Amino acid sequence: MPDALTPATAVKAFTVPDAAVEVRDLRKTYKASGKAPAKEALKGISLAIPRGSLYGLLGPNGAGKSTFINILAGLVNKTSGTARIWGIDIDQAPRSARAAIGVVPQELNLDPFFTPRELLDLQAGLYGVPKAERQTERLLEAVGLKDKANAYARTLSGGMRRRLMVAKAMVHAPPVLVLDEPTAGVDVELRQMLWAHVRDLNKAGTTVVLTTHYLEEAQELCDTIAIVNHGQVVACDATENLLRTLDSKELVVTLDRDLDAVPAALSPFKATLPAPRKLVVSYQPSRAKVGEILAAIAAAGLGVQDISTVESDLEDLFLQLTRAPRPAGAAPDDEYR
Ligand SMILES: Nc1ncnc2c1ncn2[C@@H]1O[C@H](COP(=O)(O)OP(=O)(O)OP(=O)(O)O)[C@@H](O)[C@H]1O
Repeated sequence: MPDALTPATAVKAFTVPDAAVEVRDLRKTYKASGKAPAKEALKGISLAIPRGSLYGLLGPNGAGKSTFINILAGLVNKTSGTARIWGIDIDQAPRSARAAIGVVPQELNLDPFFTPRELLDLQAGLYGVPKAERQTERLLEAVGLKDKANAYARTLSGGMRRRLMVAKAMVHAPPVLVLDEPTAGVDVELRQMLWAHVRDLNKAGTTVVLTTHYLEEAQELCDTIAIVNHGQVVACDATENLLRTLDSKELVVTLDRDLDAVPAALSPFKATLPAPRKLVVSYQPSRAKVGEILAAIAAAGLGVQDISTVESDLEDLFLQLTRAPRPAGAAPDDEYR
């Protein structure tokens, strides 16, 4: 069957898959060129990105995230392995697979002399979306650019440009949207706006995959997270499960008097005294109960003035997983952030 590019039919033709994206043993080795040796950027990645999820791809600089995305987008040829987007094999039906995915690249590469309306129309034309099926006005509205529809792209702010890029990636109504570092270099207020927009897209049924260096972003936004390091998946689970695996909490207690040492009654726990009246007890919620710690404090004859707990966050897990020694053969340019 010829792989004709008609996005709507291409996507509708397939029954709805459980996995929006499924890759098996995906490998990519960039060939040596000049003095640069060959680089094995992906070393057998297998992932199933559930349909409807908001999926985070996290990893330090050089981990292989862009390579992974670019293979899905049809911009980089894989060395081996299989990849299916919305159930469509990228080797068997590359154009249909591409029609099922929209990619928002990191760089804001917009033609400065086109208006948002023109850019969206042009993009729809490139994807072969018939005029009657184009959603230009709805998309402009969705990304809050209706009143800028006829302004030159060069006059748009950075945030507006990024939103326009999202609209551009959505012109062919792909069920899967990939955002490469959507909030890199974006201020806090705008980041919140973009997050809200991504959440809305996801609620409306789009499977969203995003790469980010902001762990906070992944933790806030994503229901599932895969952590990639040195071209391999080192962790992949529902965000709350990943956080649970940390199983580490701190109890911060303000005492009613000064101490000069951690009381002996607390010896079964890992306790420190960062200030004379401040006791910090680290514990594993699955093993120790806060009540036991408080009982030990009372047994030491101490009164409690205030109490709070601090939970480990994704940052701890990320550092734990990516700080492992560099595997043999890894290039020294794979720096950690
Ligand atoms: N075209 C290329 N030719 C040779 N090596 C490449 C090429 N593109 C990427 N690499 C190498 O492959 C590895 C993975 O790069 P990739 O860009 O996929 O990582 P990344 O996780 O996206 O990093 P970043 O967070 O910096 O975008 C790196 O060591 C990189 O230097």
